[in-house]
Amino acid sequence: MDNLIIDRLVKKYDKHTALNDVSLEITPGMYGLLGPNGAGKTTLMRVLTTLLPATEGEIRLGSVSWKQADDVRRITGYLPQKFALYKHIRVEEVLDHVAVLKGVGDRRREIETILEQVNLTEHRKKKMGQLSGGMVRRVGIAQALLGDPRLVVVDEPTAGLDPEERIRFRRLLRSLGRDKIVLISTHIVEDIEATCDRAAILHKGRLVEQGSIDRLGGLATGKVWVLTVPQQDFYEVAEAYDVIASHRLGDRYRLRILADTPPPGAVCAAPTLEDGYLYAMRRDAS
Ligand SMILES: Nc1ncnc2c1ncn2[C@@H]1O[C@H](COP(=O)(O)OP(=O)(O)OP(=O)(O)O)[C@@H](O)[C@H]1O
Repeated sequence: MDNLIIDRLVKKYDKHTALNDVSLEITPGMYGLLGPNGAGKTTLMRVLTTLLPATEGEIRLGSVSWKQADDVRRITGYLPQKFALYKHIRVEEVLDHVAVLKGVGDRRREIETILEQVNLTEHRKKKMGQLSGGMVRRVGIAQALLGDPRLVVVDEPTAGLDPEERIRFRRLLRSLGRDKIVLISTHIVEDIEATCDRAAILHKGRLVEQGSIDRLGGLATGKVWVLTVPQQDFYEVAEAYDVIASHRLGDRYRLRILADTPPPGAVCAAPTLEDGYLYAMRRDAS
């Protein structure tokens, strides 16, 4: 299986540079794209799905070049951030419609297989307006999978889902990456941690870091501290240090702190992906 090669990609909107010299090699499997609002994630996804042309740079997947948009569309599936459809259309009609647009050969068989895969077979006759948020996202994934794409692009996969739906949708995403490149863009670190093997971090249009989830978490090794303080000391500590999480334990707070040197009384903690992400963002901003 080929890697997706993104080579010195630049995307400008008039004078604003939304993607600035981004180079990435993305291996098959689940790949995360992390970054705060405005980092350029949606822009990158739109360029990858040919909705926007690149200003400079090249993208290739095997013999397919992004200079030939028609070829790219044949091998890509996309679940946009706002996947809204007519409320009166049935699930199977939505899929049939997309299958026609994608030129799928045996539509009936492929739709059946995909409905099974996303666990919607029993809801196939329901109208879109009758579905929960999680089910709508599953229809979104189903339509992205039609035509057996080599690259599937998913923007903000769990936005608007309740916690249970989120967990179920993550499990579904996890099952997709066996024979495809599945690119997931989000600012929710847990989505990436739960679904991806590797990830890249974007900030202000630039690539800040990339690598395995372990490597990205490891960026914060020796920089994460846990400190338990009485309630009344909370604000003082929060002013002096970069507190990235806090949990209340009775009348005390357990604080997670990002710092190069240990705060007095703090214990060093093993970093998570979120710690590595925050560390990389702070480092990039300074
Ligand atoms: N059509 C446009 N015209 C001008 N500037 C734009 C346009 N679309 C996006 N931008 C700008 O480009 C930058 C990147 O936006 P983009 O939507 O790609 O970021 P993002 O990481 O997806 O953020 P979000 O999670 O908020 O969607 C932002 O500064 C944004 O304001």
